[in-house]
Amino acid sequence: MESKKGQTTISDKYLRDIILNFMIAGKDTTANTLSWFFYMLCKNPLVEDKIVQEIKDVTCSNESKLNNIDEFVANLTDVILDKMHYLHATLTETLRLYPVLPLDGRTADAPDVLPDGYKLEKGDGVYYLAYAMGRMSSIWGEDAEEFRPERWINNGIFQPESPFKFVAFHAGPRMCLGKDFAYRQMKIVAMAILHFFKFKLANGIENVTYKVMFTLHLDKGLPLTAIPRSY
Ligand code: HEM
Repeated sequence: MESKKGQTTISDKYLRDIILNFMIAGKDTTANTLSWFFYMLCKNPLVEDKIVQEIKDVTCSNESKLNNIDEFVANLTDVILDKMHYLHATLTETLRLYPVLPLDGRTADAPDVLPDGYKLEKGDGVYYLAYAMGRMSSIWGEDAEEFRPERWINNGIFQPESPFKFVAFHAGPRMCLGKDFAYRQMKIVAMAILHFFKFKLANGIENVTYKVMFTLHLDKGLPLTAIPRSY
């Protein structure tokens, strides 16, 4: 298959690389973030209650829809997703504490000087630790280590931060291209699952931790017990 856009021919290899890029960039990132999100909800049941209430308020769901997950998901329009401010804040708070790319960086293309005067030679690597930055009180205040989605909400509306402060999606011209898509995907999955089930950590599990990899995986996964909701 060869596609044409204007005068440019896009080769099969180019198309393949773009699709692969989206699959690699888009799968583990959202899947791991959702795992940390459900872990945080198990640890913070009041946050879960607030999201479940927001889902009911925003979707105006009634009992007749409760047994039909397909119908529920089919009704999740962009307008509805955009109204889920508290869920958006909770996903963002999850990424602040558990950024799926915990370490990222760049290589200097040419000699340069950083804003603090530090000199770089061509080929020098510059790295930042999103995991550490998300937990620094000098950036987020004294409660930096607390999971508190409310820090992102003002008058019920989600308030974004500068991408140079909230660095989970990187910042600048090469920041994540799939950010909006990722939120949309994670919100749909979270809403569909939370509307029908509540979760608790499986028996014998109290805490989970991460495995040091390129992405922030949960070590040994997240054993959960799912309980159907009854309204
Ligand atoms: C929670 C979800 C996600 C997070 C936290 C995330 C984070 C990031 C980060 C930190 C980068 C910069 C990597 C680097 O160049 O050093 C990046 C790049 C990128 N992301 Fe995401 N990502 C997520 C989901 C997605 C999804 C769902 C897609 C696509 C479907 C996607 C597509 C991309 C692409 C294409 C780039 C490369 C952009 C460029 O180099 O110009 N991401 N992402």
